[in-house]
Order: sequence, then C-alpha cells, then structure tokens
Amino acid sequence: MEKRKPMNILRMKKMKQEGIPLTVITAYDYPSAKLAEEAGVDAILVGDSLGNVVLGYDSTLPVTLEDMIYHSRAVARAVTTTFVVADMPFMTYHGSVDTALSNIGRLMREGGCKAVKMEGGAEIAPVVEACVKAGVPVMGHLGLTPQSVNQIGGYLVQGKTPEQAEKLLADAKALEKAGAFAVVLELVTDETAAKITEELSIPTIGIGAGNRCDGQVLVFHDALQYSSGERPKKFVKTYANVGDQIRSGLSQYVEEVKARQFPAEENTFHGERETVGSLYGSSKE
Ligand SMILES: Nc1nc(=O)c2c([nH]1)NC[C@@H]1CN(c3ccc(C(=O)N[C@@H](CCC(=O)O)C(=O)O)cc3)CN21
Ligand SMILES: CC(C)C(=O)C(=O)O
Ligand SMILES: [Mg+2]
Repeated sequence: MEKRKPMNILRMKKMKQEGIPLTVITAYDYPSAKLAEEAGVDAILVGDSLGNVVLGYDSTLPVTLEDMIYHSRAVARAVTTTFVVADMPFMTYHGSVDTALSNIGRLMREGGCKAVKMEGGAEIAPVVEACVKAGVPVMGHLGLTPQSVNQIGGYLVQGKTPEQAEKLLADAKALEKAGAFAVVLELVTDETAAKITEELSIPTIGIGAGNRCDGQVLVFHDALQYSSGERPKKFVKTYANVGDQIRSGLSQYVEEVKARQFPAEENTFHGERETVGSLYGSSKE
C-alpha cells in the first residue's frame, strides 16, 4: 500500500485553502479504525455517538469520560497516519476551566487521541483558549449539539431562520478566535453551512450540513448500516449493508452447528493414539 504522511492540523487547514475535501468517519474500536485507515480517511472521530451505536443508550448523555478513554485507546492503537479526535462527554467541560482541563488532560494522555472535540459556541471559548495554550488542538461542534438535546427539544435542523444563522456564524467565529482548528456543523441548512464555511479560515466538517462544507463526517454504523435494521436518516448515505451480512453469516453458523456440519474435519485437531490412551487410562496399559 502507498505510504501516507501522518495527518495533522496544519495539513487540514492547508487542505481547506486548496479546496481538498476532508474525510472523517467515526470509529470506536481497533478493527474499525484499522479498516478506516486502510480506506484512506483523513481523520477518525471517536464520537460520543458510541453511546447510541455501541452501548445501546438512547442519547449521548450517559457516556462517561472512562468510556471515551477506553474506546479512544483502542482506536489510537490501530492507526499510524490517521488523525484521531475524541469527543469530550456530556458535562465534563462545563465546570471550572481547571476541572475541564483535568478531564481533557486525561482523555489526551490515557486515550491517546491527538485532539478533542467539544459542543458549543462562544460560551465554551474560555475552555478552548485554555486548551490551545496547553497545546491541545480543539475541534468545535455547532448546530445540532446532541448533548443539549433536552434543551433543543429534539434532533432538529438548525440555522433555518436568519437569526439562528447569525448566531451560528457568531459562535463559529468565536471558536475560530479562541483557537479551534476546525468546527463540525451538524444538521445545519446548506445555505447557513456554506456561509460559515466561507467566512471561516478553519475547516468546517459537515454532517447533514450540505455539500459546501470543507469536509464531511458520518457515523461508522450509519454509513455501513451496521445495525439491526434501523431506518437510515435523511443525511446519511448507506455505503454497505454490514448488518445484513452479519445476520446472514451468523444464521449460517447457527444452522451448521445444529446440523453438525461445523466444525468439519479440516477444522479439527487429532492427537496421537498414545496420548489419548494415557489421558483416559485406556486398554493399552
Ligand atoms: N447513529 C447515530 N448517528 C448520528 O449521526 C448521531 C448519533 N447516532 N447519535 C448522536 C447524534 C444524534 N444525531 C441525530 C439523531 C437523530 C436525527 C434525526 O432524527 N434526524 C431527522 C431529521 C430531523 C429534522 O428534520 O429536523 C432525519 O430524518 O434525518 C439526526 C441526528 C446525530 N448523531
Ligand atoms: C456525529 C459526530 C459529529 C459526533 O459528534 C459523534 O459521532 O459523536
Ligand atoms: Mg458527538
């Protein structure tokens, strides 16, 4: 395989200037991260969406710092050139800046990621600034911010009215000013996302935010339909149907064991007669 240079935040900013789209996919474990790197993604996001797609919660709120560290470590072990960003979980960066920094430090040190992502705009600028001072690259996240779902009132498209669009742009600029190296725009109208993308010098990474962002991100399990027959969301394209493949492979396994077709002779070990004889103290003695 072609040798790739490690991805970093300077290259990502340069890609924006050159108009080269950034490709990001989430991953939460070693084999998926390996496959994502082999497929050539620029960055992996260890998203707190792991709460939904891996742990079976109905939101991202129950995900803990320990969960994020555990999954980030597995991803970090898998990659050599891919940039790894990990989500800061719900309520781990909203107390004092000191507490936030101590949590962020744990995710970087123990989770082995290269950057952290945080949801929010101007209100988190002080934490973003403190991170950047400490050498931690920060990715922002605006629009639909799932950790605030109870305040937003649902997983709704953002930036529809001129006032909402203005607020999003102001928040994006606040994040850029605070030193964020990129910003995710989630479930934002095409027009608003394009405007923000144009106004910022740092890359925008869209999910359900149209085709004019500087890059795109999707949840691994959505892109590959690695689930038990959920209805795909409007902003998702299904590139493979891993769920069907897993179900059919496993049902064949069940059938073959029931029919005593598996394990076959080629999957079976045999010892020397003497070994078996002495083990069971049989007639030979
Ligand atoms: N599997 C998965 N994929 C995600 O993209 C994702 C998660 N989980 N968990 C965390 C957040 C939550 N997200 C969500 C969840 C639901 C919708 C949703 O129901 N969207 C509707 C459109 C809503 C509207 O029209 O306003 C859709 O049909 O796409 C969108 C994003 C995005 N994130
Ligand atoms: C959807 C992306 C942007 C995310 O935050 C996640 O996967 O948790
Ligand atoms: Mg997230």
